[in-house]
Amino acid sequence: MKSLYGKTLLNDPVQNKSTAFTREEREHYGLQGLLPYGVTDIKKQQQRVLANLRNKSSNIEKYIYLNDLLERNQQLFYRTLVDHIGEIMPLVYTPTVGEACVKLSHIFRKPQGFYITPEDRGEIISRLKNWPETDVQIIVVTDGERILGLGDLGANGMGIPIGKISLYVACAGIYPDRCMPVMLDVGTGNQALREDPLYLGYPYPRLVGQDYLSLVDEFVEAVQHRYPDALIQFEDFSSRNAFTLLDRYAASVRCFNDDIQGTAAVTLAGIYASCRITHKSFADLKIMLLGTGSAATGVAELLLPAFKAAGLGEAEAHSRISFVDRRGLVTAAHELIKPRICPFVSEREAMSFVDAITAIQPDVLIGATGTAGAFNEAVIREMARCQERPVIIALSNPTSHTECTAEQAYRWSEGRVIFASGSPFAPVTFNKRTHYPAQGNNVYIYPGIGLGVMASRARLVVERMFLVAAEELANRVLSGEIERGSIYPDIARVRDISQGIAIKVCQVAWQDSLAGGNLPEDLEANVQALIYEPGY
Ligand SMILES: NC(=O)C1=CN([C@@H]2O[C@H](COP(=O)(O)OP(=O)(O)OC[C@H]3O[C@@H](n4cnc5c(N)ncnc54)[C@H](OP(=O)(O)O)[C@@H]3O)[C@@H](O)[C@H]2O)C=CC1
Ligand SMILES: CC(=O)C(=O)O
Ligand SMILES: [Mg+2]
Repeated sequence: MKSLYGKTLLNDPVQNKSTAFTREEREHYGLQGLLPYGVTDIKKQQQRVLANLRNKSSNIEKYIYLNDLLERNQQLFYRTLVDHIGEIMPLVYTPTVGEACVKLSHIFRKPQGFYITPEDRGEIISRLKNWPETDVQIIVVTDGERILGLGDLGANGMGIPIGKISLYVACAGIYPDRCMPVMLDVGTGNQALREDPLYLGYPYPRLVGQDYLSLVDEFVEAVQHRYPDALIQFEDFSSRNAFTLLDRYAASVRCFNDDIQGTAAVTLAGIYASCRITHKSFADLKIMLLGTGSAATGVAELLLPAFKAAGLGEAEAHSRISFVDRRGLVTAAHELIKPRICPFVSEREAMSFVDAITAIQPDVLIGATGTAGAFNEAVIREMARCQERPVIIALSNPTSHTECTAEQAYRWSEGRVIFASGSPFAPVTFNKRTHYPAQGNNVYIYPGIGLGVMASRARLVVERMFLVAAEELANRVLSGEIERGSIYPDIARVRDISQGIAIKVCQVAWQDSLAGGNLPEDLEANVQALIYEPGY
């Protein structure tokens, strides 16, 4: 690391320790006079951060404060995030990051991440050289078209890769300088944004078709040239582009789509864990999905190999999965069924969502719609009539777009539901009993996948990595958590869990001949050696 002195050192977020510089360091680095007398350690600095944070009157103020801290003192930011992940994750990630994205051009302070626009066409390789880091291993890229359940937020969607990267660091221990958030700012279909005088993105309609694909191709090629070890994580693309890009690159480029594959794995893990509460066999389950977009389709496509591994044949596995869209149960009577949904079309007659629950009696109901209220009282009551312990996973983010609230799910099921949601809900007391909703979010999966790919230098990211990640996550739910009805582990243990997932990913990479060389026998030590522990 470059030796910095005086004000330059204090202004460098990576090396700055602020009041934690010792007397000797203050003398050595020319800091005397530039800091108050008191020398405090990182624990005391954290106390100050937490007190200031808790004093802020709104979540968006807290987001801005934390972002400023990241830009001022990276070690302190990450130490505080790691030590208080349960409290701080909702402020740097869903739900607050949703509000931050909506307002990003208005609350903009300091540029973060890397922006590419159509004006960079033909020059992306040379533009990437402007990024100061030479050993980037993880790239999270979005084009801002489907930001959580909030729709097209254009370049304001940069908040998502930034949030995802901070959780790569906190939840898997990847070194911050190895991570890069990227915005492919190809315009926006959001006219209100384009007309907002403070909007900072490329203020034109979105690139589409070949113009769009060729720009993404150029980006992917440029990454492989400049950062040959990097894993590309596609995030919050519209469903159409998400699948097109995954189909285009997955067989030849080290990449995955978090909304399709990461979400599928976290959902499968929750379903596995729910069997420990209901005492049902996974192979016997019937699963219903509301929504036919990236997340729901990804879940169905990962359930298939999971069912097959549990002993079901192809046709039987398909028959356990049903889709519901705005028109009701997806049957052959529907017009314009998306190609990936076709294999799951029900042979039953057309019927409404609630009637489909009555007819099929699903054990598990999953929502991936981005639509608040999609699980209404009739839906939840019917699930609770059909099942003693219905499992309901309302994946949609942020909280304002979740299919139902935790309180609604417990109330309408008379406290019998096993509930998880994409954004966190506080415990709910109903009929004098406290229920503990879990958070079903791909944050339990993608950091471990990225760490495992890094540790194994896997050439490709394959389906089996998500299957083993789901199994590992499900196995990490403690019996005490199962007893209180939680299907995901306490987020405080996510760092350890990500390392467990990474080891399993290394094993798959090795078994499938994808590893970039020989892997040491001690995979745990191999993964451990990569871990960043924030501090001075
Ligand atoms: N918890 C987690 O880890 C994750 C959560 N998510 C969340 O899941 C949600 C969906 O994401 P994604 O699949 O990528 O988005 P998509 O836009 O790809 O899909 C949304 C789907 O929901 C359908 N839909 C919307 N409203 C309704 C409704 N009232 N009834 C039936 N179907 C409806 C849409 O149908 P139509 O085409 O007709 O509009 C579309 O098929 C988002 O809110 C996102 O934040 C996503 C990834 C991870
Ligand atoms: C969590 C996530 O990736 C999403 O809501 O899109
Ligand atoms: Mg996402």
